[in-house]
Amino acid sequence: MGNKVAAVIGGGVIGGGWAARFLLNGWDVQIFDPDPQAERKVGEVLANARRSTPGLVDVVLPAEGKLTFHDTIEGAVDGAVWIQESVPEQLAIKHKTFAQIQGVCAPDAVIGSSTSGFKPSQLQEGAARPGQIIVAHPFNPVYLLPLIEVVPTAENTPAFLDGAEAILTSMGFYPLRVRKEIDAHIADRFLEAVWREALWLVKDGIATTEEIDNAIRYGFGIRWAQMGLFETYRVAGGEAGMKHFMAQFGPCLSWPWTKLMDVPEFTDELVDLIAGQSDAQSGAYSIRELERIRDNNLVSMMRALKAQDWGAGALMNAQEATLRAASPTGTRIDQMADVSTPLLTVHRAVPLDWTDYNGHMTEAKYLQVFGDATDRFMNMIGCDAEYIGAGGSYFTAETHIRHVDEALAGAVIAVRTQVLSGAGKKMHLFHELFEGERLLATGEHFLLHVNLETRRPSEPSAPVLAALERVADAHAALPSPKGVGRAVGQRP
Ligand SMILES: NC(=O)C1=CN([C@@H]2O[C@H](COP(=O)(O)OP(=O)(O)OC[C@H]3O[C@@H](n4cnc5c(N)ncnc54)[C@H](O)[C@@H]3O)[C@@H](O)[C@H]2O)C=CC1
Ligand SMILES: C[N+](C)(C)CC(=O)CC(=O)[O-]
Repeated sequence: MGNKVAAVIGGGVIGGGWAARFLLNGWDVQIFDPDPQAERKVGEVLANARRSTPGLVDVVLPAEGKLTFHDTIEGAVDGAVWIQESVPEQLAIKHKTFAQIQGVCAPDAVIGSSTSGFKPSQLQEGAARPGQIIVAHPFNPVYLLPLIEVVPTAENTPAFLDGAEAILTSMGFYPLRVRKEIDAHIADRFLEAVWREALWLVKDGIATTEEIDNAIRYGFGIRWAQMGLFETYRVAGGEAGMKHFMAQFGPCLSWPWTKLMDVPEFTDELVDLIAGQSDAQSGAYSIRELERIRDNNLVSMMRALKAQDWGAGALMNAQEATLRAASPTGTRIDQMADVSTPLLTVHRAVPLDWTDYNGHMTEAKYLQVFGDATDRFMNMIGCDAEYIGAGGSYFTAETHIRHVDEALAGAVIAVRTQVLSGAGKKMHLFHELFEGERLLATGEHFLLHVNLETRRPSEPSAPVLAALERVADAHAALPSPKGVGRAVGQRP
C-alpha cells in the first residue's frame, strides 16, 4: 500500500470513529466538517478509541498517524487514497459532497460512503466517475467493530473493489461484499425490523425500553455475537439440525407474532414515551460514560472470542498474525544477525480487560505479560508449536516479579528479555517491562526443559540448545540487571 493518507468528510459519530480507526492503524487523517465543535467531538471519540482499540490484538499496532482539520473539502482530500464520506443521511447533501470531492481528488482514490440506507447506484447518480464511489457501511463504534458492508454496482471494477477491501482488511475490518444492492444493505434491514417491533412493544405498553434491552442482552444478544442467526438455529434444531428446526418453527412465521412492515407513527407522544423511559433507564450516565462502558464490554467480549479463535475473534487473530510477522517479536534467533542486547519479546498495548478497580493493569496480568515474553522467547529459539507437538517444551519452576510502576489501558508496553544463563536443561530469564523508557516491572524466571511424555526434565534438541546458548553467551557480557536474585522484603 502506498500513501497511507485518508480524508474523512463529516466528523460526527461515524466520521470520528473512522478517523480513529485510520489513525490507530498508522494512517494520516485529514478531516473536513463545518461544525465549529468538530475538533472537540472527534477528540472525544479518539480518546475513547486510544484506550480500547490498541488492546484488541496482542501485538503493537503501527505508530499513530497525524490528524489535521481542514476548512475545505479540497484541503482535506489532498493526497488521500481513501476518502470516507460520513455527512448526514440526505441524498442531496451526499451528492453535493461527492461532486466537490471528485472535483479535486485522485481519480483512483476510493470514495467510501457510510450511508446506512442509500443504494450505491443512488449515490453514483450524476457523479463524474461513478466507478470510484462505493458504499462502505460501518457499525458504531467504528474503531472497534469489524464489519463493513461493501456495496458496489457494476460501475466498480473487481480490481478496484479488491484494492478497497485489502485496505479495510489491513485495518482489522471484515469487509462483507453485498451481492446485490438493496435499501439498507444487509444488517440494517435486521436492525430496522427489530427496532420496528421494539417501538410497537413500547407503544402498546407491552414492555419498557429497559425490559426490551434486558430481553436482548440477557439472552439472544449474547448468542448472536458469536454464532449469528443460522448457526444458532442449527444448534437449536438438536441432533436433527436445521431441517428439524425449520419443520418445527417455520409455521410460526405465519402466526401473528410480528407487526411486519406496519410502522408505528412517530407522534410526539411516542417519542416522549420512549425518551422518558430511556432517561429513566440510562439517564444516570453521560453519553461518554455509556460509550466507555460499551467499549469495556465490547473489548472484553471480543477478546473472549479471540481466545476461542472464533468469529470476530478469529479475524483479530488473523490481523495479529500479519502484524506479528512484521515485528521483531516474530523473528527467530537463527534469523537475527545480532543478539547481544536484551531481546524484544513483547510489544503491545494494555487491553481494557486487563485493568482493575484501581484503574490500571491488574497484578495477575504482569505475570501474563512475562509468561507471554517467555513463550515468545521459546518460539524464538525454536521451541515452537511444532517442537512442542513433537514432545519437548519448557516448564517454569520459579518466578519472582517486582512491581515498580503502573500502566493504564491503551498504554504501549514492551518487554526486553535477558538470558542470565542457558545450558543443558536449564534456562534462566530476566524480563524487564517498560512503557517507553519507564520501567514498570521485572520478572525473573527459572525454567527446565521437559519431555512431555515422561513429564520429567530432559535435554532440549540440538538446534534449540544451540540457539539458547548463542543468546546466553552473548548476554554473558551484559551487566547483571538491577533486581536479579532478589527476595521479597529486601530493600532496593
Ligand atoms: N450513527 C450511526 O449509528 C451510524 C450512522 N451511519 C451513517 O453515517 C453517516 C453520518 O452519520 P452520523 O455520524 O451518525 O451523523 P452525525 O450527525 O453524528 O455527523 C454528521 C456530521 O456531518 C457534518 N456535516 C454536515 N454537513 C456537512 C457537509 N456538507 N460536509 C461535511 N460535513 C458535514 C456535521 O457537522 C456532523 O458533524 C450517515 O450517512 C449515517 O447514516 C452509519 C452507521 C451507523
Ligand atoms: C441506526 N443506524 C441505521 C444508523 C445504524 C447503522 O447504520 C449501523 C449501526 O451501527 O448500528
